[in-house]
Amino acid sequence: MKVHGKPTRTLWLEPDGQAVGIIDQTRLPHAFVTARLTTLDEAAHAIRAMQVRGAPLIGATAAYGVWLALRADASDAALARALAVLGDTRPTAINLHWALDEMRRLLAPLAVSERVAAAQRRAAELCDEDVAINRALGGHGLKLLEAAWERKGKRGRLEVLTHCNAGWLATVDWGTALSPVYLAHDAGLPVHVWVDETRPRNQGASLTAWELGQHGVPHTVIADNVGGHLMQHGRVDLCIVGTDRTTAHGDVANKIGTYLKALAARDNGVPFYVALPSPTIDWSLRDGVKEIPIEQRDGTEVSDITGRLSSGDIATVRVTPQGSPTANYGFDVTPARLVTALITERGVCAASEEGLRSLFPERARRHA
Ligand SMILES: CSC[C@H]1O[C@H](OP(=O)(O)O)[C@H](O)[C@@H]1O
Repeated sequence: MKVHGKPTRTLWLEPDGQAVGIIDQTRLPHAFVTARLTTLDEAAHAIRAMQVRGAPLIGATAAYGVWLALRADASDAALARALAVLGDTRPTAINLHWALDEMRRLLAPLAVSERVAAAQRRAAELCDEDVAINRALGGHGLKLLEAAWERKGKRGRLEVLTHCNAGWLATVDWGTALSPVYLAHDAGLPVHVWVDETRPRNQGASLTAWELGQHGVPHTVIADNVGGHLMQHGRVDLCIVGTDRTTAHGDVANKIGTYLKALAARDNGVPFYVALPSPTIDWSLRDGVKEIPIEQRDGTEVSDITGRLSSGDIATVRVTPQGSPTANYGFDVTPARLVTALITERGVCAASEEGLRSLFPERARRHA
């Protein structure tokens, strides 16, 4: 998408070919800062510290992280270490593990001398594939937004609620949940987005709000607990969220709080859509609540909050009593029964084994 009018991706191969450039998302929205990753450990840190985050972007960064590792040492042992270090960064987003499997399958059989060039090429391909998937997904999601606008009699605004950040900052470009929103806005549909702040990391308040603002999309940042009230009062026409891992039966792991939003949507008859690029489908799992690993992050993300002082300085302050324990679950699982439909790059389907098989028969067969 564009930043200050300039087309920009969330990560790129630096012109000197010696590093991977990223947007440091921990600095947004108060500063737009880029960083250069030159080693395996810098790539792993960027994922773990959430300088880059979002399932597709994590996968892309990991793929380039393998390249960075092999540049230093392309041996079997170095490849194995790179896959282990990167695979250990974050547990929930399946794209990380899918991308690393892709790199392992490609690189392990190659001669050591061929691995560095092959790794860089495949990482670049994965980035371009992500962009194409998200743009296609956006086109299918746009039809749902247009249908909702028709159902509303084209009066007022199309009110969309989203949770966390599944915009272009969560991917290489376009985003998943926000891809249809950008296309709708650009097509002149008067869309407005209710942006869940998304405690505790505030990806909505700091990232979704920033990127929607950059694109000129009307939006309002709300506390996470406001969504149900808005739905009760007819202020939400549909919800659309991203996912970090969706099972073969359509159970959806996403940022903590998504499940509660889906419950409120069901109780109020509000359609609840999940934008699902196919690399985020975990075909090996059936029961998401039981089987999807849920990341638990450092408690200081709950006890502390970072923002900008009136002086313009950035500061971190404590919001909980010293000594009060915290729990910081990063994700939850929305059962398929609460999902109205899945929006993929191949079309829209029911959140079910049959629905996913209808769009991805070759993938379903491979994992039958
Ligand atoms: C399109 S994936 C976006 C997904 O990733 C976010 O998690 P995190 O910011 O912790 O990487 C969140 O679950 C978003 O829905």
